[in-house]
Amino acid sequence: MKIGNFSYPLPANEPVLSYAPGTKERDDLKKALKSLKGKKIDVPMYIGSEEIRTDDKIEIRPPHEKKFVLGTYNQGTAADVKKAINAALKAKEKWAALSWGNRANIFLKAADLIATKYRAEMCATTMLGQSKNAFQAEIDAACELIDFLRFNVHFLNEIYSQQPVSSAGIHNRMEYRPLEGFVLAVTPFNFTAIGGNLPTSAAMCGNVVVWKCANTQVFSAQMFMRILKEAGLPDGVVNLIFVDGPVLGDVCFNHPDFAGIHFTGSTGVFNTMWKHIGENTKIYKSYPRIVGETGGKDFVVAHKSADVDVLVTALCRGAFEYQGQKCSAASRAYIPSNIAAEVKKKLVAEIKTMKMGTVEDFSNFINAVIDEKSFDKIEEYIKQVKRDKEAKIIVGGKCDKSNGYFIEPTVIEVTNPKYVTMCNEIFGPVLTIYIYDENKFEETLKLVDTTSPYALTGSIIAQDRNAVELATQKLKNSAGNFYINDKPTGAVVGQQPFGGARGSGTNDKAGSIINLYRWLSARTIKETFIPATDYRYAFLKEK
Ligand SMILES: NC(=O)C1=CN([C@@H]2O[C@H](COP(=O)(O)OP(=O)(O)OC[C@H]3O[C@@H](n4cnc5c(N)ncnc54)[C@H](O)[C@@H]3O)[C@@H](O)[C@H]2O)C=CC1
Ligand SMILES: N[C@@H](CCC(=O)O)C(=O)O
Repeated sequence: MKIGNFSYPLPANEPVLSYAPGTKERDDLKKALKSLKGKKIDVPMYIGSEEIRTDDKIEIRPPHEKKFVLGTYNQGTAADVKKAINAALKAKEKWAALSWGNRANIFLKAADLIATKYRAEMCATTMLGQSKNAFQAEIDAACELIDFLRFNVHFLNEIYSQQPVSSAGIHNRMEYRPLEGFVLAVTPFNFTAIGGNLPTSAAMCGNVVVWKCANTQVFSAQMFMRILKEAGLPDGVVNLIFVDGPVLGDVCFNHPDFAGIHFTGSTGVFNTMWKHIGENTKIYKSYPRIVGETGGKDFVVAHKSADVDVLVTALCRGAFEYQGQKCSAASRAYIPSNIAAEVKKKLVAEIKTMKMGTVEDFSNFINAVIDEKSFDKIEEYIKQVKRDKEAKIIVGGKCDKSNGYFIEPTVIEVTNPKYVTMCNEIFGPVLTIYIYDENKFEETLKLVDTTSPYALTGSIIAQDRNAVELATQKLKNSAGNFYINDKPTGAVVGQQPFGGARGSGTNDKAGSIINLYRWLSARTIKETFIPATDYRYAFLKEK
């Protein structure tokens, strides 16, 4: 029963803790890291009310310390996917009928649990499992995840209050139903917050969800799943499973109750999913919602008026934070000839000061890349540069996987602006720069726009307002998140809604009102108070 219009005002962003020496948060985090390393947990799949363990145990190892075993997780099969769908569908009716106030407060409670009781553990699981330093873990596993939960409650409340007009003698209203069926959330390794947001944004709207996280994000995903349970999420609303991608797709995309996919990951995988779903439209009850945020080849273009220090800092942070494993990472830069020598000198000098190593040593800015497959792929690009004439490495380039998957922050300078590392997403600590004639700014903007199939993020660095204006116009379709005098990473929920078009996805802006509409199916209801009793309109009547 609804007995009031509850209010969920716009929240403030969760403050970012500093982890500076001597702070309590630093102490708590160090303790959590130590304690997690001593535990050796065995992570089950969470299906309905059950914790499922299998004979197929997979070890979880920190990417920066590959000989250390943090624990294991239980790999499932097609039968577990089916079980998860059934558990979701069983929970559906009751969950959809739960009042909005009670639904919303589960997610707000989860946000508060992360902000307080579990902050250190959320960050520590992310640091160890995904090789993030303390700051990168804080802005992801704590702040961004908390923001997603709190802001989405506010946005959904706004949607529910958007109602059609009514005229004399009638009342119109809009019901925002969840989708008919289950939603599949498939999430990437690089952001714990994305792992948390994709299933919960759909669940918040009254949907039931099957969630498959990347196998390299299991360590932090299980932590979030346990927090959701503690916050009161009913069994079966979100079911966390660990299975191979193709096995998952085979069961889910061939199921008549498949209602939508909330995906973040690579463009190739998303394209395969889209094709599979497209071929099956006849078997579904409704057209499934397909939402995907995918790859990027994000640019920084500097104008001849650029402040060199602003540019160098944007490149250092934008390209190398979290080892460049952000879909938003700066990975191609266009530097005007008048400042090129100074930029290169300062960039190389800054990069040489970046320390690389484990996450437990807080003086390390750079940690390891996620796994061996990724390491090998990035190393292959670096080896190719060493063979090619049109590219050279100006700093970095060393790769060493003896203890962990370490790749030095690397800058490649090219003479061909369409060289392979200017076009392909590499997903590692590799930045390619191209020096252009300072008087060919407009031509360079065209180059920026046409070099890659992606359109996720990009920056213009300039002090000249006309240059900013021109870049903003000419690069209108080149990035869904465009930055002026800043790095192209670090979007904050509620402040810079995130997502791109072209090969970068459906641009449904994670953590914004736009995204939530995709998980709702509206029903319009018109009620007429004094209904007509004669089909004849007035114009048919004779005098
Ligand atoms: N645009 C955005 O907001 C973001 C995009 N990304 C993109 O994600 C990629 C890196 O993340 P990864 O985890 O390596 O991506 P990925 O595409 O390899 O994996 C993403 C998820 O899809 C699953 N998967 C893989 N193959 C599958 C299949 N055939 N069927 C069903 N599921 C399958 C994986 O197990 C994982 O859970 C990069 O391309 C990056 O740009 C990452 C974060 C944000
Ligand atoms: N929200 C992130 C990007 C997400 C990602 O890289 O996966 C940022 O702006 O840095």
